[in-house]
Amino acid sequence: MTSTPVIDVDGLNVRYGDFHAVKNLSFQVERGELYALLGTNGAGKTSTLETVEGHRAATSGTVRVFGHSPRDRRAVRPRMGVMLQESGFSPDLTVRESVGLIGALSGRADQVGRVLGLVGLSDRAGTEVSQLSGGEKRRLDFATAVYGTPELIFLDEPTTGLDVQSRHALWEAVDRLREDGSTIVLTTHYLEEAQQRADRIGLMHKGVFHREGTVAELTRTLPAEIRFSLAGPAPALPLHAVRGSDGGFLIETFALQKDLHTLLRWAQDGAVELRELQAGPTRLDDVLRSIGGD
Ligand SMILES: Nc1ncnc2c1ncn2[C@@H]1O[C@H](COP(=O)(O)OP(=O)(O)OP(=O)(O)O)[C@@H](O)[C@H]1O
Repeated sequence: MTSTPVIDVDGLNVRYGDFHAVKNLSFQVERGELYALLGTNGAGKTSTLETVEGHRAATSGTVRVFGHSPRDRRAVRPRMGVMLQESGFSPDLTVRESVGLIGALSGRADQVGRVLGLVGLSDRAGTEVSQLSGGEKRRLDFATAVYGTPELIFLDEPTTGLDVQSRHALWEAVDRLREDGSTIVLTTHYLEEAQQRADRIGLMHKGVFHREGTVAELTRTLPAEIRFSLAGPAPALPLHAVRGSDGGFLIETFALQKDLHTLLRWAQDGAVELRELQAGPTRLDDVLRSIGGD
């Protein structure tokens, strides 16, 4: 039995007057997935998400969330949590009052204390929103999305403005939500976060998917990299390498294991010291950079 996708977008077009921002886009997000919508600036990510969240009408095409139109607020809203880039809380309410208000509006059952604990704001419960730091406000935005553990959660640039510790705590909270079965849709400009966590990625550029698939599918289209520098004179390298301006070497390869083995054996045989040796698959940044110039 195949289950209905949580999100089903078919031939979505979004136009702003003459400008065609999203062009015939189709994708699905399955239950329990973490799907990342990434792309270049102005690619159409926000326009797509706003349409899926029900905040914007599609110019044409079909969008279904839990099998309903996202504009059908009563059917969709209680099952969906949205973390916007800016939630706009009333500055004179306390954190506890703000989360309580969110809870009442969400139509989901939860306990304010539990949510404050989840987003790391328990010790700020009595503080007015106007007194919060940027990172604390961001965690309050996160609380809006996760109150009542919705089945579907949209996280728009969730870690922007967070320090390393808070970032880590947020991803731990996301992991717990996923264990509870939530489906997550993420946008971020921190590509390594998506690379580590996304099940699938839609990589947008100029209104279309440049690529869509798992991280492995996206990165395997570009060569892996081996980087190193040499401590002193060495025999001729066994592989073609490019010399960087910093004096380091770069080998690009579609046969990482084999070429790394060749290089290490050459170094071993010639007693050559490979300094700052790094080897790994292409990063998503490289994939994005490869389309940015189109
Ligand atoms: N209300 C609007 N009126 C006219 N053009 C718009 C409007 N909103 C967005 N656009 C244009 O549509 C294109 C897609 O915008 P969108 O905000 O969806 O992209 P994005 O991928 O979210 O970009 P970014 O990563 O820079 O936030 C951009 O060229 C933008 O200038």
